[in-house]
Amino acid sequence: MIRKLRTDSRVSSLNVERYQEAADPRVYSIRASQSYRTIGLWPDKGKTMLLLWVDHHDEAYRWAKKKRFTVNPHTHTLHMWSLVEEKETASDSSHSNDRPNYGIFTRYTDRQLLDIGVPKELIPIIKSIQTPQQLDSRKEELPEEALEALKFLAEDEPYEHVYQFIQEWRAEEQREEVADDAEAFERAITSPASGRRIVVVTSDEQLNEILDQPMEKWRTFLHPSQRSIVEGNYRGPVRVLGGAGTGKTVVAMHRARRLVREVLQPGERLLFTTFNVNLAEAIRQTLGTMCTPSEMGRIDVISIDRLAREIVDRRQVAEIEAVVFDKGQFESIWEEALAEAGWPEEKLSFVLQEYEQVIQYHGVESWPEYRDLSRTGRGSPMTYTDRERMWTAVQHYRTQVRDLGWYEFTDILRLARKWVEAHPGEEVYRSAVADEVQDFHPEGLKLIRALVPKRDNDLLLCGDAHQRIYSRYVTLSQCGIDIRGQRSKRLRINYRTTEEIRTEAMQALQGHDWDDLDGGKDEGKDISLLSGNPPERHHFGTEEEERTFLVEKIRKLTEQGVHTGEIAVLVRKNKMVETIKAALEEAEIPTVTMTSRYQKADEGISCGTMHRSKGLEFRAVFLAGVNRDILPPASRLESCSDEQERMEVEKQERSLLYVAGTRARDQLYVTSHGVPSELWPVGEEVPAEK
Ligand SMILES: Nc1ncnc2c1ncn2[C@@H]1O[C@H](COP(=O)(O)OP(=O)(O)OP(=O)(O)O)[C@@H](O)[C@H]1O
Repeated sequence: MIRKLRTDSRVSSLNVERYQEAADPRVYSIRASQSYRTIGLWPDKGKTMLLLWVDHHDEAYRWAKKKRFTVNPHTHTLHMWSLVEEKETASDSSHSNDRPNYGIFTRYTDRQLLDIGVPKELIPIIKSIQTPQQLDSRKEELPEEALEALKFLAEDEPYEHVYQFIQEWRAEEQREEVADDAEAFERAITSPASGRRIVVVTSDEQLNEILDQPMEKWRTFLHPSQRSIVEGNYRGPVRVLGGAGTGKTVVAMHRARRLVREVLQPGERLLFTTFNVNLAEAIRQTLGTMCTPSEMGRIDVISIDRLAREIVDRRQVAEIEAVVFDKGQFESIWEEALAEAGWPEEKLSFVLQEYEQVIQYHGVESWPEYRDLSRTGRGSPMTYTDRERMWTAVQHYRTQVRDLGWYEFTDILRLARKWVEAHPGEEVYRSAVADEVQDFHPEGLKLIRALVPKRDNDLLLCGDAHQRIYSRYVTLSQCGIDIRGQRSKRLRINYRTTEEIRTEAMQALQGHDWDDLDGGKDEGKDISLLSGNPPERHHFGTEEEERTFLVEKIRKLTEQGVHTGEIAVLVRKNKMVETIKAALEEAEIPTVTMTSRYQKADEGISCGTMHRSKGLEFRAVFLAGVNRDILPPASRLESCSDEQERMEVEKQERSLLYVAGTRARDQLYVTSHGVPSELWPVGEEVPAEK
């Protein structure tokens, strides 16, 4: 149909005709098949027809009838909205008070509302809205741009911030006067901001390329705030912050493709790195659908630890017998080290923390470095003698593990980084894109910096401190990554999770500050335009009752048509994964364990730890075992040496719940037994069905 239309819109089989009953006289109907109609918008004298909707005959006409299309003179974008009666909102008696009709947007002037994209005709309705819920009930009637801005205002975001957010990506748009409706329309649909939902097809090749793409690509039109990051040219590193589901990975992938297409010179390569192996694999697969094989051939998609290991092996930097994941394996060596330093065994937890969070964090390799290092921010102060003892212990430990050929990942990152620094030009990328940066070790970031020489469009780093689930604070500037002014970006629209889930997951984070990965604060708020059911909270007396509920609920979901591959059960501890899997399998519900090699499959309930859920998404998510002694784990709290450490543990566990909860697209269930954890907001408890 599109091809025919592009050739000749008068072809009789298409039956292109004005839809007389439409509120907008420029609305046309086009015959897509016997029973399907396409709705198009075509201004008089216009060169371009905009195809808007395809549906069954009657539904298509119903959809089109009340729709209005205007070019907002202030934002220069094409807006689609519906004019509906004012009465429903204005007369909502449940919110009547002494000041009838005092709405949440009354304090803004008409001009301010126009400037954020509200159509003139809708201003009275907007001003009569009294609650965020009423705004939600109007969302189908508003242009998306205006809805986003109003949702931020409804969250008490200052007007200037909201305006600024819109303005940032609007700056490049044309603002000259236009001759007529057709010209205004033509400009609006080709304006960068319209690119979030309109593709202007100008050649058959382009059309073929679009039609060849998988369906999910049709759903991802970059938001202008995302697109401006993808297409921007920067004189140095760019940092992209954004809460869960705001499209950081999407932006990172589009940026990688654009750099390969437009910035890399022949022979140059791009590094795309992320936190772990399964995330890297998922990104490689998606990028593979976006890029040609030859473009993919120029991108190395690899987790940061694996990258370091490959460099160390390829360059024969060290003989590695084993990489040690479980710090418990080192415990006996540390006990000997403590004895060597003349410290009692009770000091073990402190020494381990000091090693991890001070010595390894700062890459300390000699006594003078350690002696002179500032420990600001670490809870317990240390005397000079304590430092000497600590260093004695460290030396013992390091000698022992080196003799065995054992390395921690941090050591491997450092070895790789030092080799790259010592051999300039031998391991080089033109650019690097990194995702999940909040959990990178500083040594990983220094390695990236060492691999990519400083120049324009060199680094793009995406991350979110709210989602930091390993105790690694990063300050990009301390890793040689210098972010300035316009090169710091924040995404604010959540595309994954409903507003109900997002809000509740955010409550799990309350009471803590969140950093911007560079020593400052991240105070940005997000919104979601999606709405749905609130998360359900179910509490049980015993673990068995909780499991029975999970099995029954999952069975019901699958009976309602939710594919098993779209459901995940996430827990805090590995042990619980096994018991839940066993219960599901006993009920003949297929499962998949989320191991380090896990990739989302079509079949099988994904069962795994909350840590493994990083970066993933599912239609329905169960957070199980959200009990007081599990979140935070009693053992973690007990091993803390001071109050500050306890606070840090709690903060991390809250982040873990935030990460796990925001994996849910449509529905989230939070279950517990015994005593429920206080970290997840109480919400409304739903009694278990008998
Ligand atoms: N402009 C867009 N239009 C439609 N969908 C989008 C858009 N941007 C992102 N998405 C979708 O939103 C979801 C979340 O995106 P993505 O994984 O990139 O977010 P994220 O910020 O990396 O999330 P997290 O930090 O939680 O891992 C994905 O399903 C993605 O396809």
